[in-house]
Parts: sequence; C-alpha cells; structure tokens
Amino acid sequence: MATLLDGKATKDAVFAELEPRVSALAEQDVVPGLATVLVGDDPASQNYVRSKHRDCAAVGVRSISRELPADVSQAQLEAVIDELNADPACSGYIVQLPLPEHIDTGAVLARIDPAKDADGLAPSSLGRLVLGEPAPLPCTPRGIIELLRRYDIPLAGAHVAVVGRGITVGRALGLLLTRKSENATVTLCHTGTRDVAAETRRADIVVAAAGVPHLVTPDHVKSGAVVLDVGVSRVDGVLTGDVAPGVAEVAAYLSPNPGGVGPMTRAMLLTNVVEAAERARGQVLASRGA
Ligand SMILES: NC(=O)C1=CN([C@@H]2O[C@H](COP(=O)(O)OP(=O)(O)OC[C@H]3O[C@@H](n4cnc5c(N)ncnc54)[C@H](OP(=O)(O)O)[C@@H]3O)[C@@H](O)[C@H]2O)C=CC1
Ligand SMILES: Nc1nc(=O)c2c([nH]1)NC[C@@H]1CN(c3ccc(C(=O)N[C@@H](CCC(=O)O)C(=O)O)cc3)C=[N+]21
Ligand SMILES: [Mg+2]
Repeated sequence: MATLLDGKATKDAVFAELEPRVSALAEQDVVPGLATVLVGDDPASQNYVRSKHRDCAAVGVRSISRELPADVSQAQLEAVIDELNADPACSGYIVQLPLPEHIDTGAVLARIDPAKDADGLAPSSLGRLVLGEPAPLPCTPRGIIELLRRYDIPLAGAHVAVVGRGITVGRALGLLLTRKSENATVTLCHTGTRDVAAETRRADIVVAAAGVPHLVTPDHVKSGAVVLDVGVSRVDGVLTGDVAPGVAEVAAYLSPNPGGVGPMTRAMLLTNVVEAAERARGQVLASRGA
C-alpha cells in the first residue's frame, strides 16, 4: 500500500515555522493581515473561506472578510479591490474563484496590487513567474512542491504528468516544476490529449488536477509512482477526488483527498501573506528559483 503524503500534518509543520516569523513582525508592531473577497453564497466557497480565517487565527494573522452578493456589479467589486489595495492592515488578499458569470474575472485579478497578491494568480505575478522574476507563487502548485520536498521525493530529472491545464493548478504547476530549481520534465494533459493513461503511465509523479471524479485509475499509474490527488468534486454530496481508490495499491506515495494538497494550499496562502508583510517591512525577500 502507498505511503500517504499527509498534507494536514505538513500544514501544521509549516504553520509552526511561520509562528516565529509572525512574532518577529509583532515585535516591530506589524500584524500581517489576510483579506478574503467572497462573492455569492456557494456553500463550498464559504467553507474554504471560513477555513482560511481559522488558519489565520492559528498563526496570528489578522483576517479581514469582505462578502458581496452574487449580483454585485463589476464597479462595486472593483471598489472593494481598491479599498484593500489602500488598506495598510491588509498585507495580502484573495478573491475566491470562480466569480459569477457577469463579472470580468481577468479585470478583477489585474486590479490586485501585485504586492498584495496572496494567491499568486494576478496576471503580473504569473507573468513574472514565466520570466523567472520573484513574485508571490500560486498556492496550490507551491503546496504540491513543498509537500514533495518535505517527504524527500526528488523532482530533479523526474518525469511529472499533470492532468489538467487550469490556471490555478495545472498550468501554473508546469511553470514551477520546469524552473531550474526544480528541473522536472513535465507533460501537461488536457481534454485534447489523445491518451491520458499512456502519458501518466510513463510518469514518476502524477498530479491529478482535472476535477473529474476518479479519473485516474490503477491502469493510469506505473508501479512505485507518486500520485497527488488535487481535483475536488462532490458526488452525492461527498467530497470526491480525481484518483480512484485502487491507485493506493499501485503507487508508492499518495496524497489523499481530503487531507493532502488542500491543507497545503492553505499553508502556502498563509506563507504568502507573511512574506508580503515581511516585504512590506523591507525584510528579506525569500529568493525563488529562476
Ligand atoms: N485541493 C486544492 O487545494 C485545490 C483543488 N482545486 C481543484 O483542482 C481542480 C483543477 O482546478 P483548476 O486548475 O482551476 O482547473 P480548471 O477547473 O480550470 O480546469 C480543469 C482542467 O482539467 C482538464 N480536464 C477536464 N477533464 C479532463 C479529462 N477527462 N482528461 C484530461 N483533462 C481533463 C481540462 O481540460 P481543458 O483545458 O481541455 O478543458 C482543464 O484543463 C478542480 O477540481 C479544483 O476544484 C483547485 C484549487 C485548489
Ligand atoms: N482565488 C482562489 N484561490 C484558491 O486557492 C481557490 C479558489 N480561489 N477557489 C477554489 C479553490 C479550491 N481550494 C481549496 C483550498 C483548500 C481545500 C482544503 O483544505 N480542503 C480540505 C477538505 C475540506 C472539506 O472537507 O471540505 C482537504 O483537502 O483536506 C480545498 C480546496 C482553493 N481554491
Ligand atoms: Mg477552477
């Protein structure tokens, strides 16, 4: 049976390492603040946002909540973005995605002050990632890499097959993994891929980030491979990942869902906020690989 990559325990370890950094800021009268912008009343989104506020309390980060109705106008939402950009109590913030259909998501993300982009999903942050310049990193891909690192799973030279080219996970993960500092070789799969199973079977590491319940079955996975289950769906109300249960019998390591990449995403969000507060203090900008 596969060894489980415990994202919950690893998140707790990351939080414990953030605490002295938060204390050091407190000694300089700086309290990092994370704001969340939630539009509409989707229960899953409300749940994610609530857990981010719990995380803030655990680490000593102030949390700021902005909740807007589903029929909020583009101008009203952009006014909230402008407020957060100007608010010195807010070190960083996220706009919970997806936004309602009538909202221009790109325009909202482009309006985020790059210094306060806690998600790493603003166009300037993604552009800087492509260019190899320092910028806040997208939380889920950063969390995946951090989880592998803490289990001593090597990326250099590894072949990683990523299923899904969404901006939040797959596309951004490919950008991070192919940096010189990671040196992985990446195959990005999507709905145009002729034979997804053939691509994933060749991989040392498989990242399932399509949002299709149990898409990755045991015949998708090479014996001894590492599998990360990122996709989230609800099947009859039950949280269901992209990885079918039998994969645990083929893989050497498996990140479960829940309990794997989700908590790591939150750990990296808090890390991004603490780093934003440190930068705002003129402290060292953690160097990222080019
Ligand atoms: N656990 C966590 O922390 C997080 C989990 N998630 C989850 O991860 C998943 C991916 O999110 P996101 O990056 O936003 O991606 P999107 O939901 O935007 O896109 C999904 C991607 O999967 C691809 N895809 C869909 N079906 C198949 C298939 N049958 N075979 C191959 N590829 C397929 C799509 O291909 P195409 O481009 O061709 O349409 C698309 O590229 C979602 O389920 C999301 O809920 C997201 C963020 C955090
Ligand atoms: N701007 C933006 N940034 C995001 O990072 C973002 C987003 N929008 N929209 C939605 C997705 C999804 N996402 C998750 C975060 C944590 C868990 C998580 O911690 N899940 C728990 C389980 C939670 C449960 O039981 O419901 C776990 O995996 O153990 C899951 C999913 C972040 N997203
Ligand atoms: Mg999505």
